[in-house]
This record gives sequence, C-alpha cells and structure tokens, in this order.
Amino acid sequence: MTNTPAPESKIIELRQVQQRFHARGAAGGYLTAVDDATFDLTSEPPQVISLVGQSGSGKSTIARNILGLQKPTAGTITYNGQDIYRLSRAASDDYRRNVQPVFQDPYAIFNPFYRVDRVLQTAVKKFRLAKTPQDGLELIKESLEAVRLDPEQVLGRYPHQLSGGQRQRIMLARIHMLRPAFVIADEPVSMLDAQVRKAFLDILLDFQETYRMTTLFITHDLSTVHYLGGDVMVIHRGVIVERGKVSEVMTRPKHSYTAQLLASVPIPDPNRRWKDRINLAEVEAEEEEGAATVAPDPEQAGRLS
Ligand SMILES: Nc1ncnc2c1ncn2[C@@H]1O[C@H](COP(=O)(O)OP(=O)(O)OP(=O)(O)O)[C@@H](O)[C@H]1O
Repeated sequence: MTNTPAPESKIIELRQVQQRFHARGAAGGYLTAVDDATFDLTSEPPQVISLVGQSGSGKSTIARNILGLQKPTAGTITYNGQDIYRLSRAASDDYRRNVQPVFQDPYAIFNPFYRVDRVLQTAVKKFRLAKTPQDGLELIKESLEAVRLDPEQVLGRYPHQLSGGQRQRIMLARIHMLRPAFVIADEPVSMLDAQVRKAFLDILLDFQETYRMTTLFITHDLSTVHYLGGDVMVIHRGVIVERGKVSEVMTRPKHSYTAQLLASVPIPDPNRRWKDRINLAEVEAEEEEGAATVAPDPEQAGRLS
C-alpha cells in the first residue's frame, strides 16, 4: 500500500487511524474520536486539502495524530513509508522540520514575557537557518515582509501589543523561514475578521504556489473551504464521510451529512431567514450503521494513556 516517493516528493499516509479516549459515562467507557481515517498528503503536486466538520467531530485529534502529539490507538501514520512514531533521529528531525503546525490561537504559543522576535529567533537557531546573528535577522525581516508585516512595526514588541491577525502572520513568517513540505493548520482563521482571514488564506495559497507547500486546513467553516478550493474531506463523528474536489462536494454532496452542513450555511439575505439548522437526529437516522460513536473495546484499554 505504501508508495515509494520520488526523491524530491514527500508523502504522509494515514491508514485506518483510530483514536479512542477514556470517557466517563460513555458506553464501555470509550469515546471514538477518530475512526478508520485513511488518506494521503503528498508534496508533489502541492495541494490544499480542507478537513471540515462541526465541533467535536475529530478534526483536531487528526491534526494531533499527524503532528506526533497523540499516538493513535490503532492504524498507522507514515512519512515516506516510515511510521512517524518510530522514526530514527534523523528522520524525526526531517519530519519535525517538514511538518509545521499553525494553531487557532497563536497567543497560546507566544510566551507573554518574551518579545515576539523570540519565536522567530528560536526557529533560526533550532533549525540552523543562518550562519551569523546578522544573517538570522535578515532572514527574519525577509520572512516578515513576505507575510506583509513591517519588521519595524513588530520586532521588539510583546504578544499582547500585536493584533490577533499580526500574531497569526508571525506564525506564517515562521513557516516562510522553514519552508516545510506540509503545513497542518488547525482552525487558524476562526478568530480573525473577514478581511484579515482573507489575507491569511491568500498567503497560504501563495506558499502553495511559490514554495510548493501542501496544507491540511482544518475548519468548521464552509466559506473558508470554498475560498481555498482544492480538495475537501468532510468528517462527521470521527469518520471521514466524503472526499472530493471542493467544487464537486459543495455542489453535489454525496453524503447526507455534507448536504446538511451545506444547508446550514447562513444566507446573507434578511428576507430569507436562516432556519435550516443541522438536524442531527435526521442525519443519524440516515447514516449507515457502524458510524463512529462510542463503543466499548476492552482490548484498547492498555493502549490508551
Ligand atoms: N485528550 C482527550 N481526552 C478525552 N477526550 C478527548 C480528548 N481530546 C479530544 N477528545 C474528544 O474527542 C472528540 C473530538 O475532539 P476534537 O478536538 O478532535 O474535535 P474537533 O472537531 O477538533 O472540535 P473543535 O472544532 O471544537 O475543535 C470530542 O468529543 C472531544 O471531547
């Protein structure tokens, strides 16, 4: 099943990834947050794949699995054919360099006691991006300018002195410096207003074109998916129920949950009130049996931590 990538291309493959958590009160004591997730992210050609679903559907769990922060309870995630949880030191360094996250709230990533420069300087040092401090500073400035930030305006400032959009763009400047093959963006624009959101998405699309970065973009917002284009995967209760081109999935959804999700998008017309809320009971009734919910599995107990 594992493809051998061409030397310049990199591939992340998820095969039947499952993530269970202990859940008090749930039947059997387990909650299946992700079930049977199987998909690839390839660096050649670079792609943007959105993962869309409502709150609690398992999106962030998949991101954490891919970033190596949460080992799945079953299934495999491989990078260039090697299990990411059993990489050699050199392969692990390569993975950490080439798979970079952008999270929803960059404020949580910045240490409030340090100037924002530190996030960038640390990346320069950790990944040995420059030979001298002066070269490092030049690189930082160049990357800030690439994400349309004025170095004079942001360097030397503390996180609370910047707007949310500026903080997110500093994280993009970090990505610009590292030029990873993959970006795992978990709701990176959900706290930004429409204009700043568009600027952020445009930068990501530029990165795809200019630096050939592949992005897994996690969101609950269909308008963002529509703007990004590319492919989309729809996740519902831990199961990827549909995948395809954004243009296809959004006009001809195959799964009833996708149709419900599309019907729930607010219509910008005061005369047509938004009343089509997602009716979960209806969706559940239409689902095939066996969708990911809560299931007991005592054998998994020893593998959960
Ligand atoms: N460490 C954990 N322990 C127990 N349950 C967890 C843990 N992490 C996530 N869950 C549960 O797994 C399910 C999926 O959570 P996840 O954060 O992946 O959803 P999400 O789609 O990213 O939601 P949101 O859009 O609100 O961030 C939820 O029911 C959540 O409560």
